[in-house]
Amino acid sequence: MVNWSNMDTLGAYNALTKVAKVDLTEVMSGENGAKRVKEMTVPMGAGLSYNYASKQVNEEVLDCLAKLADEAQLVDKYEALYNGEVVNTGEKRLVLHQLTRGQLGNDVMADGVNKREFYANEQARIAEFANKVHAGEITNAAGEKFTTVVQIGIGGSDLGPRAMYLALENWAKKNNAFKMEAKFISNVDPDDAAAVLNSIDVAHSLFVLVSKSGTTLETLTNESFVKDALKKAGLDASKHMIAVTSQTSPLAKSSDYLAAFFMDDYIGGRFSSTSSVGGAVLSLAFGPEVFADFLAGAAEEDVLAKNKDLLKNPAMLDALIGVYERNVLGYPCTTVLPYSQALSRFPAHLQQLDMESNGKSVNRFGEAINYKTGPVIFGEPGTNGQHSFYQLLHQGTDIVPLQFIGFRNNQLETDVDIQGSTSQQKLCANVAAQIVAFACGKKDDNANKNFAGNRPSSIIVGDKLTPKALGALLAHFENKIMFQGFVWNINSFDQEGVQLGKVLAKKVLAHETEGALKVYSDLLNI
Ligand SMILES: O=P(O)(O)OC[C@H]1O[C@](O)(CO)[C@@H](O)[C@@H]1O
Repeated sequence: MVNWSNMDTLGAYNALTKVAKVDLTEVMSGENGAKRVKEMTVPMGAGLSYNYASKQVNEEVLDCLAKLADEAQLVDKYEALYNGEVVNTGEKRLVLHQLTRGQLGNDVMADGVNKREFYANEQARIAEFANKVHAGEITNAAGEKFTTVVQIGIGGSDLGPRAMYLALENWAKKNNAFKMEAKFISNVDPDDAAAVLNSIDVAHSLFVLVSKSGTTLETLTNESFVKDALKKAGLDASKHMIAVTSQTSPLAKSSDYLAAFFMDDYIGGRFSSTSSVGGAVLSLAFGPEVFADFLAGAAEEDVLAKNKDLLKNPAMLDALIGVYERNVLGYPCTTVLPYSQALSRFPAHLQQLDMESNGKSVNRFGEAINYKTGPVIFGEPGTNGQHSFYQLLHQGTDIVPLQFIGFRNNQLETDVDIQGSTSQQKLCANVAAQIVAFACGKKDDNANKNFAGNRPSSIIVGDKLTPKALGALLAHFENKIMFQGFVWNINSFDQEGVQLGKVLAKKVLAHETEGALKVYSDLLNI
């Protein structure tokens, strides 16, 4: 049995608060710095590695973190989760997204079925459907092949799948795996749907309506928007649309769709990229084999997360260093900086994944807690970010821990040598330079040009962003966020904080407003 206790009741946490702070300007300079970079690295799944040399940790801090991992029973809690304990206490649900990519423990039975079998079966159904679309066995009414897939969804039904699609688009083109172009409609802003519809040939487009609940206002509105466009083009919408939803949603039994694929209430929207939610669009765009490789990478990372040895469990290590930074060092944000254009929407996905999961002020039993929880997450690909917000990161008054991601090789393998180095080398040179600049700083008599340093970072490094590497990268962050929620004793798997705004928006649309809400409504001409 695991013991769910608040972090501030744990002896190891209290010991951690008393450890002397590590000065990166000292430990990262000279030979010692070189030794740290060589040694402070942990293998991840799919050939990636997590290097934490430039974090403010030493043996003493790591020792406290290992004790905290044990005392907070982090791996035992993970085990309870994947074996089917009701870890989502707020909604009284199991949390099973890891089972979409592998069997980690016991068979989990729920709703009268074996859940791993259910997820694998949906994946197989999607694979069969995608293969038929690619082979021209499922076509539009004129018997012509579909060339474009358009996902309609928002939040977890958009951000993860969109980020994953963009991450693999160029890789697929280079590796003969590109089957269909994918587009995404998410915002209820009519210009979003209109712009996508204007950019495609609707007669050859297959729309994937994705909503776990089947009730999300934006998604249902965009579905109507698309159906209207199909009708105006003289097309039968039901021959151009498939649904991905839960079996209990209003969409599940509708005859409006060519086919329906399922996930369930045990997979949070933001954790659904490896379920049918990501499976449909990614299998249609790149083929089921690519999606299977992506799942295999995630599964490798899930297995690593079972390791009780902190230095062999990269997600748990990353999580605990993050807790140390948030609760002991007092840093309010974390920035995600992929030096890979393919990961352009990955930070946006992590914003939801992390902040919707760990932006909580009560523990898993609904009691107020006395410590900080999830940090603010933001990010942009490098080197673009360097020319945008890095000024604040280098010299601002807040210290913002940085999560770099870098690959030795680019995806398309097209590159040029200019002034003695390729573009890829320039990209990678910038990551290395930034890590050291942030950690070590540079003294200057002119205060305006002085860099205090001591800005901690870690880097996830790989050879190339492949489907497998992407799966491992995604699962690393999912598992990190899960472990942090365990340490903070919060429920990372509900999102009550998104409800109030939705309720008030409905009142505005029904003209049931008063006071400030009424005046804002008038201001916006509703
Ligand atoms: O897939 P659905 O049910 O349409 O939900 C979309 C998104 O809305 C949210 O519930 C937040 O409003 C997210 O958690 C979810 O990813």
